[in-house]
Amino acid sequence: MSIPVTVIGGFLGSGKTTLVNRILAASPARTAVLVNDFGEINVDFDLVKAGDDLTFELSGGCICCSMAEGVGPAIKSALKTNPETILIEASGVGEPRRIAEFALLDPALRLDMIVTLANATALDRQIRDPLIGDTVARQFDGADLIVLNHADAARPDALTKAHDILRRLAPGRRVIETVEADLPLDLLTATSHAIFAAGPLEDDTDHGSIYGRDRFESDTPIPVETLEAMLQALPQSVLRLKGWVLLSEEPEVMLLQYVAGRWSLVPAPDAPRLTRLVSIASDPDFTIAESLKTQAFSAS
Ligand SMILES: Nc1nc2c(ncn2[C@@H]2O[C@H](COP(=O)(O)OP(=O)(O)OP(=O)(O)O)[C@@H](O)[C@H]2O)c(=O)[nH]1
Repeated sequence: MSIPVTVIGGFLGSGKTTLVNRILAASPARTAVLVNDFGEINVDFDLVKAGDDLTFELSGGCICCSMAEGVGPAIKSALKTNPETILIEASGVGEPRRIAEFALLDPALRLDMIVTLANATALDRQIRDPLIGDTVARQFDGADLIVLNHADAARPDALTKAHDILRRLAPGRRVIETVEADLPLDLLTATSHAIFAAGPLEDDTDHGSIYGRDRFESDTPIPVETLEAMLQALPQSVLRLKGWVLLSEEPEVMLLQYVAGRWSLVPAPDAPRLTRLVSIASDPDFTIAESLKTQAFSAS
């Protein structure tokens, strides 16, 4: 019997991991999860709440661009664990339909659905951005369901605009507004697939050359004021920053999530006493170390 595969895509920070964890929490099925993070440190591997033996990592690249190398072997490894279903979290700069094609080609698999999330607070800006606009737009190609997430943080006019954009990019497709990707999970089964009506795929893009990726690891504690000053001063080119921060004060280790100008810090008592951060920016010269150093100097 073929194993159903759900592909979850959406731009950086749109809420893919949040949705994966929601599905895992609600579903009794034995679910293997393939996570493709953008950085050398696969933060999502630790944040996805499937057992470690059911989580498969596709780190350091973009699975939409290196299909043959990345996805195939990961799916093979996942199948060895006898899952009842497979969830694939695409990279935030990936095209979910490229991944879904694996499920269409492999007789062991059956495509259940492509779900693409959008960040209602940022979609308009992202689509108009000359560097990332095309990538964001292509993520809706072939999506069976579009989840307009971060609805709590979006102004009413931003929500209206986001719906207009989605109507234009994905006419006729179902769009559901959510907060923290909270949606009725029975929506996650498609009877027909938009991917069959999508146009031809464009040539692979080398996302590595469009985006600047950085990682930062250190065991030197960071004063919370330095961290907050750094976050406040981050340029708009920083699309995503996430990972763990070792602070000088209690609680010592915090999980940092920075998405399009907003951030959260949550105590992470079980994480190692280290700072481990990854970032992705449209400015290839952005570095986390430099950004922290600038704030540390201005504080002293
Ligand atoms: N305010 C608000 N925050 C949200 C919502 N959904 C997710 N978040 C937060 O946004 C951050 C990013 O969410 P993730 O689920 O990690 O997003 P992602 O798409 O997996 O991110 P990448 O894998 O880095 O592309 C986290 O701090 C989430 O808790 C939402 O609807 N509203």
